[in-house]
Amino acid sequence: MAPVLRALAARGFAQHIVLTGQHGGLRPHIPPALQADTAEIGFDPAHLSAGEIREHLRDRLRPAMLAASPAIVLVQGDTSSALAGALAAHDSRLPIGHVEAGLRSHHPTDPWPEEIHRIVIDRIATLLFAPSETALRNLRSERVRGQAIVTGNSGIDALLATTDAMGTVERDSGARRLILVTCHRRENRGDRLTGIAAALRRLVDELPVRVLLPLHANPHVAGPIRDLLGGSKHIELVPPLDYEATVRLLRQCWLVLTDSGGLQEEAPAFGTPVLVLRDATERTEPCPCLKLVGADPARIYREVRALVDQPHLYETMATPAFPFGDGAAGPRIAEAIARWLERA
Ligand SMILES: CC(=O)N[C@@H]1[C@@H](OP(=O)(O)OP(=O)(O)OC[C@H]2O[C@@H](n3ccc(=O)[nH]c3=O)[C@H](O)[C@@H]2O)O[C@H](CO)[C@@H](O)[C@@H]1O
Repeated sequence: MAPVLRALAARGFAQHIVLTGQHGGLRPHIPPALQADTAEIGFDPAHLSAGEIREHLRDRLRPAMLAASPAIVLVQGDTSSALAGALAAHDSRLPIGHVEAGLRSHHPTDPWPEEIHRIVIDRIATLLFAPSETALRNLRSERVRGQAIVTGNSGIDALLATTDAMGTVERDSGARRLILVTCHRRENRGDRLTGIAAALRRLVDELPVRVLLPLHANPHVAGPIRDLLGGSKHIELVPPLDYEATVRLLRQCWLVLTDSGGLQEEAPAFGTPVLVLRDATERTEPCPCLKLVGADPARIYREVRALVDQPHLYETMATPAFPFGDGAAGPRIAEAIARWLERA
């Protein structure tokens, strides 16, 4: 969201930013000039269900909204926080703008609860900022009442700005090809995670590859991965990386295996192939770099082996693509809000 906040500030909009704390400390990512306008709701989500998080935040956010009485409330993505913010704004009769509107896997329970969150937010939003034409078509087919436009995703703005500042980064050229792995989704816990871990162990045992796996901040996710893969040769588990280190790795690695939505958007910008460890994805835009492979260990092994054994197959996937935005989402969103206010 930082690119959106900067673009709004550049147009002279006053902003009141509320961090819910659902995903840990995000304050460092707020532009310094806006830190004074940023408040944090201190709460510990660790022992709450998605529904309890939503209702707790909805109750906490509503008074802040009524006090600030904004022209519009912006929410980003599909988390419980995003839905809570939209519902609190709806309760307060305030207009809602949704950043990353229209993403659909078309499976109500995969991802759960994010797919339903997105659908509900888009039903009550006034302005809907879609990352792609595919997302816009999803919104039109649902006959949303708000104004939907394609802006691109602000995550690509942040990615390109970080990449520009970073300069040249060479691909890793070690004897073992580097595979970046992240795995944190609810759907991949339990037996699926056990299967993914077995696939990773077989890959490093039988192929000239090595795995780097940044653990997720959620201990319920990191713990089982440590139990399954800790101490495995050629599999390196590291604490969560900062954003710049993650972008650098996306540029260096040979392949990404992930269930993350953001990485599905970011890796293609560098032409880094991604095998998606999910059965369904909301990133359905045509993109040569992305392939859905699920969590079956034999399928994961087969897909990675094919890329090792068939260089032409790898080269076909390793084509840079920007289906989720061109790096100008922030300014487009600010422009759309300014135009809407002029007409309001
Ligand atoms: C269903 C779904 O897919 N929903 C997505 C989900 O986000 P996600 O699945 O992409 O979540 P993660 O993968 O955890 O984070 C991603 C970001 O974090 C960076 N990163 C990662 C590992 C690390 O060690 N250090 C880092 O810096 C990485 O580069 C990237 O920018 O919720 C968002 C909010 O609602 C949604 O917008 C988004 O659609």
